[in-house]
Amino acid sequence: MSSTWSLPADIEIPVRHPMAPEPGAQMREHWEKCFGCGSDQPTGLGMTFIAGEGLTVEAQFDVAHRYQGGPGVIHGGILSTGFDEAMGTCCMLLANSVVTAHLEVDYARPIVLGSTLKFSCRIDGAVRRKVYSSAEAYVDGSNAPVATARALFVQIDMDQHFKDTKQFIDHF
Ligand SMILES: CCCCC/C=C\C/C=C\C/C=C\C/C=C\CCCC(=O)SCCNC(=O)CCNC(=O)[C@H](O)C(C)(C)COP(=O)(O)OP(=O)(O)OC[C@H]1O[C@@H](n2cnc3c(N)ncnc32)[C@H](O)[C@@H]1OP(=O)(O)O
Repeated sequence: MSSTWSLPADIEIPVRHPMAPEPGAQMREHWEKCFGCGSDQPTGLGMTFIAGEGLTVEAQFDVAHRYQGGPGVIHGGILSTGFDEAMGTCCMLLANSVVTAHLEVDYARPIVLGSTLKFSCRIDGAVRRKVYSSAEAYVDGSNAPVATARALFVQIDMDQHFKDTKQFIDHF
C-alpha cells in the first residue's frame, strides 16, 4: 500500500479531554440517526466504539449481506464509511465537533460478507481546527490489515454548520 499523504510540519499532539471515556469504556454515538453509529438508524452500520489509551479508539461492525459490492464481498464505499465513522469518533476524545474534510483509503484485501470488521484508529495530531487521524481495518483472525486510511477532520460550530438543516434536529 502506498500513499502521498503527509502530515504538516507544524502539527501538535492535542490533549485528550479530561471528560473523555476511560480506556476500555464505550464511546457514545454522536447522533442517533447517523448511518454509521446511530441507534435509531435500523439500516445503518450499527458501529460500536471502545476508547483506547491516549488518543486511540477501537471500532467494529458486522459486514451484513446488504453491504455487498461484488459477489460475497463488501462494497468499498461501505468500508470507507466505516473508516470515516471510526476516525470521526476517535476525534471525540478531544470533545470537539468535527466533520470530515478529506478521507483516503487503501484497499488491500477483499472483505467477505459475514466478517466482523475491526478498526484501530488514532489521532495523529492537530493544527488549529484541523485534526489528523489514521486507521487500519482488520477481519477476525488476521494480523494483517485489510485496508488502511487517513483523514483530515475540521472542527465546526454545530449551530452554524447545521443552521440550514435544523428541521432534522430536535435536541441541540
Ligand atoms: C453529515 C454528518 C455530520 C456528522 C458530524 C456531526 C456532528 C459533529 C459532532 C461530533 C463529531 C463526532 C464524531 C463524528 C463522527 C463521525 C464522522 C462522520 C463525519 C462526516 O462524515 S461529516 C460529512 C462529510 N463532511 C462534510 O460534509 C464537510 C463539508 N465541508 C465543510 O463543511 C467545510 O469545507 C469544512 C467545515 C470542512 C471547512 O470549511 P470552513 O469554512 O469551516 O473552514 P476552512 O475552509 O477555512 O478550512 C479550515 C482548515 O481546513 C483546511 N481544509 C479544509 N478542507 C480541506 C481539505 N479537503 N483538504 C485539506 N485541507 C482542508 C483549510 O485549508 C483550513 O486550513 P488552515 O487552518 O491551515 O487554513
